Amino acid sequence: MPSSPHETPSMWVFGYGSLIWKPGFTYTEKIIGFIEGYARRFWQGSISHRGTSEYPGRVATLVKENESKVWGLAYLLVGDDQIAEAMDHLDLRECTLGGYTTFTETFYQKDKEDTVSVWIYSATPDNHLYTGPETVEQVAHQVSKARGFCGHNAEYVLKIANFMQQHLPNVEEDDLYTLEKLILKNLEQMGFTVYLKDHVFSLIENNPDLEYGENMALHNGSLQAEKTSNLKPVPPLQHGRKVRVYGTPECEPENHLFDNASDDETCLICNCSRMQSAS
Ligand SMILES: N[C@@H](CCC(=O)N[C@@H](CS)C(=O)NCC(=O)O)C(=O)O
Repeated sequence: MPSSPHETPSMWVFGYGSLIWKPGFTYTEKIIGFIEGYARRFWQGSISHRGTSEYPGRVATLVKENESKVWGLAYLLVGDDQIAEAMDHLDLRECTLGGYTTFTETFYQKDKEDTVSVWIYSATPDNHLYTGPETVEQVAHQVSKARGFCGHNAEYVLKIANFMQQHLPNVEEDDLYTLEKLILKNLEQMGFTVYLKDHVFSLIENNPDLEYGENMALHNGSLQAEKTSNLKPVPPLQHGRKVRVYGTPECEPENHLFDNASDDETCLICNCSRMQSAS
């Protein structure tokens, strides 16, 4: 419904994958809730953000499932500028690079009667990166080894699971939590331990010969060195344990997308700053 000339335009965008922890645009408000009639599945290949064309990763999409709900965040955009900034960012990140298309659905706010209409980016089966139904074992195998210029694919899945555990501990989502456990088990068998706390994700190789001098943790696209000289051998992974691991690679310089028309120094894809990526 176009807003009348003197009414400030506004809209809501639904985040159920990386948009949960990395919206990449400014917004006025965010609320927790769900959409009905869909399930979250990691059946969208990623050859940019979390994988390569040689070894595609897996990112979230929505599949029709009548009795299911997908929980996430709805972001409120108010005013032409905020809407335009978000749409420009998402059109590039989600559609051009990610293969997603858009539609709207009703969003039900947690513990409220309120509903809003949300703008959704989802991968339909006709896009070339869609993998079609895969078992959680197949997805976990792919995710455990894939990485792209936004980092390791495991970070992508584990941060969604982390959001659900933190904010919606009573919501069951078997597919997601089974996938999380399989990824953690695979990484442990591959000789890695996982660290995920306050959005800092990294992987450490359990190699006794390695000097744990510098542990590069990837934090929202920028690298922060963490001294790990006091690192102790860690017990086997249990779900939710916080242990230390290596950082995942930062963006490759040639992969950054900066808006040279503006003085914005933030990469349009991964939010790291131009200065950092140049170093
Ligand atoms: N549309 C979903 C998924 C968005 C998503 O994960 N898109 C990928 C692009 S393929 C992305 O931006 N990844 C950034 C990252 O992996 O850090 C959402 O609402 O969160």
